[in-house]
Amino acid sequence: MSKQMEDGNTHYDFDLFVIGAGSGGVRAARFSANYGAKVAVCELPFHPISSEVIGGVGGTCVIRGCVPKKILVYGASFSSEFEDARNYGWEVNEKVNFNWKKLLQNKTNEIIRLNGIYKRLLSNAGVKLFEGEGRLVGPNEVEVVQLDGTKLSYSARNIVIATGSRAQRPAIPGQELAITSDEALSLDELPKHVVILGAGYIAVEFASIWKGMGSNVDLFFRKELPLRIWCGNFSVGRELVASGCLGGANEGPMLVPVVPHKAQVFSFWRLGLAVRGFDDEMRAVVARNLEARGINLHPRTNLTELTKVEGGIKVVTDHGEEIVADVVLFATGRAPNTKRLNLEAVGVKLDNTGAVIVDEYSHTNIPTIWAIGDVTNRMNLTPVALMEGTCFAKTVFGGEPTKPDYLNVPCAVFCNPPLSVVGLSEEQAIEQAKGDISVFTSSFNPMKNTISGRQEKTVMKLVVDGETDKVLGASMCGPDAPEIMQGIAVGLKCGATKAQFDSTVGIHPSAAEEFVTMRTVTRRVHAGGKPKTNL
Ligand SMILES: Cc1cc2nc3c(=O)[nH]c(=O)nc-3n(C[C@H](O)[C@H](O)[C@H](O)COP(=O)(O)OP(=O)(O)OC[C@H]3O[C@@H](n4cnc5c(N)ncnc54)[C@H](O)[C@@H]3O)c2cc1C
Ligand SMILES: NC(=O)c1ccc[n+]([C@@H]2O[C@H](COP(=O)([O-])OP(=O)(O)OC[C@H]3O[C@@H](n4cnc5c(N)ncnc54)[C@H](O)[C@@H]3O)[C@@H](O)[C@H]2O)c1
Repeated sequence: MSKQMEDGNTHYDFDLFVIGAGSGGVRAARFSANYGAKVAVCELPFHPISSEVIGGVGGTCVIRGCVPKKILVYGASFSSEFEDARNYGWEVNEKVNFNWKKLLQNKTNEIIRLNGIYKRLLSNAGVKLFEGEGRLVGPNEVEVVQLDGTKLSYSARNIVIATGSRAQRPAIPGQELAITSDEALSLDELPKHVVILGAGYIAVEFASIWKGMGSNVDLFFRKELPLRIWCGNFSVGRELVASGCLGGANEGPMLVPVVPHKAQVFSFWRLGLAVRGFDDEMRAVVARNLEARGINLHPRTNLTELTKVEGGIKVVTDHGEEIVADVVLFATGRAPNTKRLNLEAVGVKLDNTGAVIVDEYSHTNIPTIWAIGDVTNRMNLTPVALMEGTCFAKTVFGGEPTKPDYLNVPCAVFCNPPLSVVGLSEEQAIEQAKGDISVFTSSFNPMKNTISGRQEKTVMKLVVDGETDKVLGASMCGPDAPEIMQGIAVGLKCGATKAQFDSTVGIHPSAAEEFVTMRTVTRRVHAGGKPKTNL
């Protein structure tokens, strides 16, 4: 091993070695190199067609979930466009066919193109890319195991763990017959009948994708409504301060035990972090829309067994129901990818979910080791991993210590129609408020639906602090919700008041203008009160 970089009396091969070239890892590597650091990153060999790590093809795996998923979302959205187009005068006389293989091929080509761009960005920044599985050997040493088994060893002044997360499977008999989102992105055939277990982001998004493409979809989940209010796992300093689901969360114990301990949750709030949950009201809207679009919802139902039968996979539910499907998707959460990194040998601390515990600067308990993205199980979204990578580079190589800011991070569930939110949910606002909360809601038939005849209301909601008039949270379920919410997020980030929303001139005619024209308060809720619904 050569040691070239100088650090006191020690020389290192690199200033920074990043394990994992996903969203967070690529950002940390590239930005650190732009600050003048000598950087290397290692990534598992990747097969862009299967989206799985099978080796042989090579290349970085920087686009694992979001982009291929969104391409399928676009693909599925055309079916309702065709339906809606009829009352706009389009006469579709011939049968419209959907070619799954063509979409899959085009999606793969796009992923290959994007991977090429990311690779070029890295090499243009001077980052050395290694292909192989990385693991820690010491606080300043990384080993890369290549496809043929040969091992490379490098020293680095700093190491970033950015290995992401992997899908979890519930331990039920026949679980190996089910697929996860990894395979769902690249199935050889479009399934005729799919059973999905779970009701988080992935379950709800894939239910919409497959339904849009013409499959029969059954969605099974444990609680009353899809999606969760709030769930997370928060480390502050080096201590885990809160873990689990907050106040009446719908899903019960998941990967982490439920600890709805107010003192812990409030210490988390005091430190300025905020994780957005989904209001019960908006979850009910999503359930209603999924059902209206033809997805069979099975609330309060779990799967107990899968067996291979002629014609597919038989699933048995805890109500004794039996369904045969050709594909069963487990969308039951993801766990941090820490098992094969040899972290114990170095003493990097993990929490009870296997996530790397970090402080507000993404620093682990080992001075030379940092961790960003899903592997820390903070807020598992691509833009958050990017933010954490950027802050790491600024802190360590830019001479500007910078904490990621988790306040008002917007997010979207790309079901059809999509749900998008920013800031606090009504439930969270009530938990935090000192005084009253004013809730403004609007439920309307979007203009496009009036002609197309589609019976599907767009729902919008603003949660406002009664004392300061600050808008604390916004939600929307309806066409273009994510596109609209990004702009609303800027408003919340700037601390906009309801009066400022009201004084903003709308764009007419648009659905978005409703956010600046909701004048009549729907309800006032006292601090510690109960959220309600009028929808
Ligand atoms: C199906 C799906 C859809 C999603 N859709 C969205 C979305 O629409 N919007 C959104 O914001 N988020 C979405 N997410 C979440 C998002 O993908 C993650 O939050 C984000 O990718 C986290 O970035 P990361 O860098 O931590 O991990 P990743 O992007 O997963 O990158 C980790 C990388 O580390 C590599 N790796 C693992 N172990 C090793 C090792 N030992 N050595 C070398 N390399 C290793 C992996 O191969 C991988 O490339 C989605 C996730 C999934 C699964
Ligand atoms: N649009 C987006 O931004 C987007 C899209 C996809 C994924 N993601 C990220 O990826 C993460 C993982 O997605 P996900 O949908 O797998 O997880 P999730 O945590 O959002 O949902 C998991 C679902 O599985 C259920 N579940 C868990 N264990 C179960 C069990 N043993 N039996 C039955 N049901 C069980 C839960 O109750 C929940 O409904 C998300 O939390 C999110 O951070 C984001």
